[in-house]
Amino acid sequence: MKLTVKLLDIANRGVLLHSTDAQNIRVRDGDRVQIADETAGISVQAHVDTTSSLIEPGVIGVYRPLNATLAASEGTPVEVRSAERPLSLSYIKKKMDGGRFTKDETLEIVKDIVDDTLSPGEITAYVTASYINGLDMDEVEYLTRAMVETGERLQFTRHPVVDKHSIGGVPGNKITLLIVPIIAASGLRIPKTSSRAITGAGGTADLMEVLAPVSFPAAEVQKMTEKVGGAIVWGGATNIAPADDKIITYEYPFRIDARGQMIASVMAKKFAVGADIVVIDIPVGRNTKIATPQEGRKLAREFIELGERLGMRVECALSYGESLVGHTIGPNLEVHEALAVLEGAPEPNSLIQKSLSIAGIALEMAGKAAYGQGFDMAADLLRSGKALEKMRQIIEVQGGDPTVKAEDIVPGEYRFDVRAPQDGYVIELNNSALVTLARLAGSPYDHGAGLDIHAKKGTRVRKGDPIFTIYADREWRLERAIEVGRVLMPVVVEGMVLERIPPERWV
Ligand SMILES: O=P(O)(O)OC[C@H]1O[C@H](OP(=O)(O)O)[C@H](O)[C@@H]1O
Ligand SMILES: Nc1ccnc(=O)[nH]1
Repeated sequence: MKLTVKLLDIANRGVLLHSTDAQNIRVRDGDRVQIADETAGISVQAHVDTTSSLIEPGVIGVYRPLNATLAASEGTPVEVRSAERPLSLSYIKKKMDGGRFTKDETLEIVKDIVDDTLSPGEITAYVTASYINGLDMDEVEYLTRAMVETGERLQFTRHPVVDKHSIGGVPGNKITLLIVPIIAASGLRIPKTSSRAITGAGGTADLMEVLAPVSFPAAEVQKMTEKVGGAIVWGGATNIAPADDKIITYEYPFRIDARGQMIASVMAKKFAVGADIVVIDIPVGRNTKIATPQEGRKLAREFIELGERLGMRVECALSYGESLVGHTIGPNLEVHEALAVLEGAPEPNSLIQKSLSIAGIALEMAGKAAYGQGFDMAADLLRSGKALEKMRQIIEVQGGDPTVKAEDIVPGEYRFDVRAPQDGYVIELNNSALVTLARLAGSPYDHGAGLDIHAKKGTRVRKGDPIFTIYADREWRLERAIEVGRVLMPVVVEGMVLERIPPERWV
């Protein structure tokens, strides 16, 4: 059917059809059409939205991103017909029914994710099917390789290239901001690509963005790493494993991280930057991604095996995930805490110990430190100020202000102290509830939003002592977090009444 192009400033790869035209073409919302500009010899596929009022019959509304390929001007006549479903959909259906993906099917799905052939709903179905039915080791390897093949790779001439990654799931995990400068200060190269928050309230990319831009093309990441030894950038902007960030986009609202996708997401980024030596941090604890050490060891074996298949040396560290790392959650609060440690603060112990242990493993694996000496070497690099100096170079090379100090990074202007309802010990600090509150307060989008936890598990508090402070950049967000916080009760003080349940008739 011939229709006339009307360009619409809508940011997805679709078209808008009048419902009568859609009926004639035999498509419905969510179906696909093939659009051909016969004079220009260009033909593209797009998803269909329909309307009975926003557009005239005979007109096709072409969204801007689609027109980057179609290149039609307003009023151009185009031929529109219904298009076949991509094969990927039948592969996804197979996974919904409990089947296995082959190598070719995986590559096809990943290509369709990267070039936006699959709609958000279809990608969500892919993630959900994999989340429920799982991927075996071969499927994870296919996915990792497909993610790398559909993007760019770094190629360093000097080796070893070191990398680290955390599977996430524990709040306040700002260790990358310490580990990368420590490793780079030792003379090794560490081109670190990170995701934004997935299940948490601030991913490393969200944190680093407080200090410097994090969106760079792959070649630039390589150049910056060659210049100063390290970089901390957002994987989603690099075209390194570009499918990864698109998948994460659809995991974020559900706060899930499908196991197969998680392993591939981490390892594709390591493989694509050309890492030889990789340390993976696996936080273990209730309300994290991995509940028990047994599960953690199994996951560690999977990471190590995948590393062997891809030619990378991988070691894993199971870390304590029952309680947040350090005292803060949310971009500015976490960056402040990490910078303060680089500047010489002796606390928080959990942050310093964890960062030095993981940096130490990497230094030993790379042969910079003898076995058992890595921790001390990392501690020297931190205490001597060399790691701070290196962090300043990294900030500068990424375009940030290298003179920035911890005290410059302040939390949001709206705050509320949550106080102990009675004397006692803090016996529960629920990770998941803390993340919910930090997100409600605006984190990670509002950089000033988040939580500062004053009394971690085991701390003795007196009635009225502040247990944690909620910060927000916007007042209504603070109010929402306070309201939900009253119900969620992320912190329990020994002896507290958890819930009052009246008889039905009084409710
Ligand atoms: O939001 P959740 O799922 O907790 O964790 C996601 C975070 O974990 C990883 O951290 P890193 O890059 O190794 O520092 C990711 O890159 C991301 O920043
Ligand atoms: N799924 C993921 C978990 C942690 N980090 C990532 O980059 N990806």
